[in-house]
Amino acid sequence: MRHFDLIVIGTGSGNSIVGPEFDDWDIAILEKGLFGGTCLNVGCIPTKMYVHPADLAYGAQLVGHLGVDAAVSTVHWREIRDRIFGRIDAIEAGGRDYRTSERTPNITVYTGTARFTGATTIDTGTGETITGDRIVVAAGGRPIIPNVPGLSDGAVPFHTSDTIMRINKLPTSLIIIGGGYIAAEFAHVFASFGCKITQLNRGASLLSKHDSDISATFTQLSSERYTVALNCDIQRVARTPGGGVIVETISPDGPVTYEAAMLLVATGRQPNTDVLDVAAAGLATETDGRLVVDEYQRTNVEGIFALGDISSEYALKHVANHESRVVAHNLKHPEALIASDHRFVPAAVFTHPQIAAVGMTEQQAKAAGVDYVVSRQDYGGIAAGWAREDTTGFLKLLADPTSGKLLGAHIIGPEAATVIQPLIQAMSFGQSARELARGQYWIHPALSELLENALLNLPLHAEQG
Ligand SMILES: Cc1cc2nc3c(=O)[nH]c(=O)nc-3n(C[C@H](O)[C@H](O)[C@H](O)COP(=O)(O)OP(=O)(O)OC[C@H]3O[C@@H](n4cnc5c(N)ncnc54)[C@H](O)[C@@H]3O)c2cc1C
Ligand SMILES: NC(=O)c1ccc[n+]([C@@H]2O[C@H](COP(=O)([O-])OP(=O)(O)OC[C@H]3O[C@@H](n4cnc5c(N)ncnc54)[C@H](O)[C@@H]3O)[C@@H](O)[C@H]2O)c1
Repeated sequence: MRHFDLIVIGTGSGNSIVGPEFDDWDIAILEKGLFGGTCLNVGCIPTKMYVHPADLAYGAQLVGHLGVDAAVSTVHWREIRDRIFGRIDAIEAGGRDYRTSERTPNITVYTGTARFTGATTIDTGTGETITGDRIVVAAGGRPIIPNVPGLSDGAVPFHTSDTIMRINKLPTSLIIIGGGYIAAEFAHVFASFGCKITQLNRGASLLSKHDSDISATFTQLSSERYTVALNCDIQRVARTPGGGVIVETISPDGPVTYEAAMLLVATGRQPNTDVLDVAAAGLATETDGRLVVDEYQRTNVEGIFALGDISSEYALKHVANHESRVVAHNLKHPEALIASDHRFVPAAVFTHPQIAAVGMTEQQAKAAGVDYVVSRQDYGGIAAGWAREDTTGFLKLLADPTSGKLLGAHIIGPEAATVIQPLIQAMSFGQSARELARGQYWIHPALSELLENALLNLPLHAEQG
């Protein structure tokens, strides 16, 4: 049985652990699918490469009120798809080639579905079992398929985020089940490209984990743009004779059936711990199946670390990358461990309007009994918002009224994911609202004035005001 200094399972953020400082370690990298993992191949990057042309196409439909008549005549789906995956597939192949080539002679790649057979032994899925002094579990997650007749039994063809970006032809209509990030982003892409969208969500609002004001605004705007069914219980999915799909639901008003040419299931993701048989290694899991880790990314089993979606409560690439840097350091410096920093984890939803958030929502602040004040600045109240005639976007800030430190920031509107960054920085470095607002210039008349105004409008206690 071959023995390694280090085994890494998964080539998403796990792959970036192995830099030149590990050149003198004998390392096995185990990957069952595409090199580079979810973000590169089926996640962040291709979705955002679709979102950009979608933003342009939808934007063209929205400029009439600015005095410009514009129209999108044709969306060349195949050309967009092939441009996106022409780039991504080459990066995937390059990454695999690098790890299997003579340029990384200390690395052995096993292409198979790995599973633990003991605390230090792994069946690589290639017919070979290996052992390691240290193991990093970075095997991510996969889409959850609800236990609904027609879906879970495989009777009806449907897509998940893993497959829908590679389809050959833009469907005329699409039912999306789910109300989270993936549903929001694909609804925007396909609606912008002219596809009739029906979104079916179990809960009472879309993006319900966001601040309730953001979630309510987004739910309202989406409902004006395409069909959104809320409090919707999916009963059964079936094929239509024409090759489409019907979804039978129970709504608060009774049974409703929806029909479309294609179906996308976007009802959350689950960690891959079951496939890996982590119990065989004695690894502890949370109730949702994620691996339990401490602040140093160590599992309960000596020598086994975990990172990213398989262990993190934040299924976000910037978190997985941060944790992989922590694991890389801790593997090399067991005498001087560093901890992951999860204090202020931001996230953005690249939909329309764009949404970005960091820190506490108002509902979380209330539940935690935290003393807070709120300020809200509409895009429509700053010059850059006048230029856009924006009527729906806003920033909502939560701050500690005594210290002036920011507790949370929530934006819905143009370029939210970029506009929010100074607030993330202020929270991370402990700057107060006052310091941030008045310790620097704000370019006039840029979208960042949204922040300046909201910061100055916080009803802080006198000494902070
Ligand atoms: C559609 C979509 C859009 C997203 N957009 C964003 C975004 O805009 N911004 C953002 O921050 N995050 C986004 N995310 C989330 C982000 O992609 C993930 O948080 C991130 O990729 C997780 O990285 P990871 O290294 O933990 O896991 P992954 O990248 O999933 O890597 C895990 C790897 O392990 C392999 N593997 C699994 N099981 C085994 C096994 N048994 N044996 C061998 N190999 C195995 C898998 O094949 C995979 O390659 C998106 C996710 C999706 C699905
Ligand atoms: N821009 C980004 O950063 C980005 C983009 C995409 C995905 N992601 C990550 O991937 C994760 C997974 O995304 P997701 O959208 O699949 O999950 P999610 O947890 O964000 O949302 C799942 C949604 O599906 C709904 N749902 C669950 N079961 C249902 C059912 N049976 N019928 C109807 N609705 C049902 C839930 O109410 C919820 O609205 C996200 O939490 C996020 O961390 C991030």
